[in-house]
Amino acid sequence: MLALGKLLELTLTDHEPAEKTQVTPKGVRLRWLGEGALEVRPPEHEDSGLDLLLSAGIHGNETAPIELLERLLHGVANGKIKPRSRVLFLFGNPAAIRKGERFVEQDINRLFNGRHELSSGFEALRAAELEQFARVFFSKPGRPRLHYDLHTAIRGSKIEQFALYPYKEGRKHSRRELARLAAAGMEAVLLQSKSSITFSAFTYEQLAAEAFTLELGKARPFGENEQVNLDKLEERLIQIIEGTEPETEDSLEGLKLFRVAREIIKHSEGFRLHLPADIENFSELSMGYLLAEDLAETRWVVEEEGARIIFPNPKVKNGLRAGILVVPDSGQCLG
Ligand SMILES: O=C(O)CCC(=O)N[C@@H](CCC(=O)O)C(=O)O
Ligand SMILES: [Zn+2]
Repeated sequence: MLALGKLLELTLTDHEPAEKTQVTPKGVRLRWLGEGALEVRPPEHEDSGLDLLLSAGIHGNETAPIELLERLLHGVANGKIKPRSRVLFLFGNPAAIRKGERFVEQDINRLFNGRHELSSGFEALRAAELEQFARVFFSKPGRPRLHYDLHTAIRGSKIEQFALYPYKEGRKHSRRELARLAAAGMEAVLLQSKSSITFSAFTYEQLAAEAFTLELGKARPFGENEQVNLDKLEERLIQIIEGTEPETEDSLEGLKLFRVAREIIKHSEGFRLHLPADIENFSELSMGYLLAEDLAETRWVVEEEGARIIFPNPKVKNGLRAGILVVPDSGQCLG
């Protein structure tokens, strides 16, 4: 196997490879671009025209997706996977991955779309660097752009694997991409209804990629991910990389659709979330339920029929989202 296939090992040991570019016997070019960043380029005559960005480890303790990218990279580097797409592999927050923690100083997934400019510290610098890797990678005109940012969640979930689809004014969510996600094993998609500061929101809003955050199960340390079954996603990603993906029908049969009704924002240290600590994502909340309180008599009361809670977390920094309220969506607005 080509040494650059060991991107995870290089990243975990904070090593810069002596040889930055390597080519497989079949002419696939691997290029190390910087810490945790590797570009894969197929031979020109085999290029399918797709540019695919796969990122994981934006949160350092979310190891199942990191292990998945490592398997894909090994496959490319030992010739078992035969790429026909350009692929950029990114491990998002190497310092946090080395510590096995969600972040070191601050959540990198709240620093995109310009937010890093208002902040300092290495996570802000890393967010700017990740934006730049993505900007350069997605700079070739006329090629479809696809980004999957892979995560696992802090808590258990009534729906194990789901995608979050960013929002941009005037742009429709794609039915075809949703069908592709269903084929990759996603059970639900959550349609965002405003712009955001996450990595997938950046590539969607600013780089015109089809972009998604994928939630793939519960976060666990390296080597303890047997319960996270990524077989369907892995199979689909190999097909996308190799350009052998079967035509997906546009039917969304079996895929649950939700829309973000409201984000719960923590404004102060007085913020109180009235939910059991072990509540699962997608738990239903009844109308009139007092979900949270904050200073100045701010009250978050459930007003939406069929509301469910996702990512409840009262420990976030002030000004950030402490949960998302979602409601079922009919899919009428898909393009
Ligand atoms: O389990 C949790 O509370 C968070 C899991 C996670 O990291 N989710 C992402 C979602 C990103 C998005 O909204 O697209 C995050 O919170 O950054
Ligand atoms: Zn995450």
